[in-house]
Amino acid sequence: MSLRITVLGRGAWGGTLLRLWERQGHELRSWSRRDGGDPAALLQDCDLVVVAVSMVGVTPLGLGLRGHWPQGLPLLSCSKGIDLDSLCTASQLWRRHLPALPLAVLSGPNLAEELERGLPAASVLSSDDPALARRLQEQLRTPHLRLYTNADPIGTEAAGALKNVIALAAGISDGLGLGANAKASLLCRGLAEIAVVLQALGGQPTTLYGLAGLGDLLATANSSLSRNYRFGSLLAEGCDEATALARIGATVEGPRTARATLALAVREGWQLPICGQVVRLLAGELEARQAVQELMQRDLRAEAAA
Ligand SMILES: NC(=O)C1=CN([C@@H]2O[C@H](COP(=O)(O)OP(=O)(O)OC[C@H]3O[C@@H](n4cnc5c(N)ncnc54)[C@H](OP(=O)(O)O)[C@@H]3O)[C@@H](O)[C@H]2O)C=CC1
Ligand SMILES: O=C(CO)COP(=O)(O)O
Repeated sequence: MSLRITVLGRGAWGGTLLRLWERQGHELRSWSRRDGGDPAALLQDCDLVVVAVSMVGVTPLGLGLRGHWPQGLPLLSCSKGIDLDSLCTASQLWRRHLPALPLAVLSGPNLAEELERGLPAASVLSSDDPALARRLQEQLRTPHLRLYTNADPIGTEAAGALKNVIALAAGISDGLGLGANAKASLLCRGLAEIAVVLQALGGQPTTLYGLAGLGDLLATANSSLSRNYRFGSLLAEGCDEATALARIGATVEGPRTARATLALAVREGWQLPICGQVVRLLAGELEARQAVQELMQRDLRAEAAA
């Protein structure tokens, strides 16, 4: 069945999804900030709104759409991160602006450039409403994008947000030439930190080892197509945050998510050593090699602890 889909945010990810679903015979309309104009005008006569703006764009968009949302129109949120002002995920922000919204989240190992080239990938459609997740799974799958469902949007978002911080750290590790042992250790300990956040926010442990968790971590931490990974390699070369961001010239969610997660960790009493070192490195408090050395010299502990 052909859907009338409105995509809000036509960056790398929104643009790729738009072309993917257009090729499937769906009817697509889109808005991006650079277009100007009023995105609320695109909410009428449509079956689904897909939001693919970066995290900083969610609140302004939510404020603009409040009061204009047609009852029952579902929103599919594709933004990955934790907002630095509110310390919320994208779906938590959408719920604040539009409380009665039918809401789903799309997340998984989905580097836009690979999908653009027609390479196969899988992803998770997550919603508290299982019927909505199943319906979108059926309607939005493509021959190259296989969709699974889960009923854990907060866990799915926590995993998708935190993998960017660990992928950034993986870029630092590879940039410093620390080798395969260090990288594997970093990813395992990073996964333990993602687990702390995911479980504290009420997510399910199975999500951690699924596509949105381990799956996206592996893709992002091992590919130079990832902006977060490349950002980390630039930090390892000695670039500061502003220079690295300017060199990449596109959204890099890891730095703001690292700061937001650390703020949550301080508030909630979580131990997140890798995330903490990333934030200190971003603040220019230490150099990359020193950050690694300090992680290696932490007090010894059981593997089950973060
Ligand atoms: N690229 C990828 O492979 C994937 C990305 N994602 C996630 O999707 C989100 C978008 O990433 P991506 O498309 O790659 O990034 P891009 O940098 O390519 O595009 C960012 C998008 O966000 C919009 N935007 C930024 N700030 C605002 C704002 N204040 N108000 C409204 N819109 C804003 C931009 O609008 P404009 O350019 O018109 O100004 C643009 O549409 C991120 O959260 C990312 O983690 C998820 C899966 C895969
Ligand atoms: O989320 C992504 C792939 O799943 C995109 O990662 P980057 O934002 O690091 O490019």
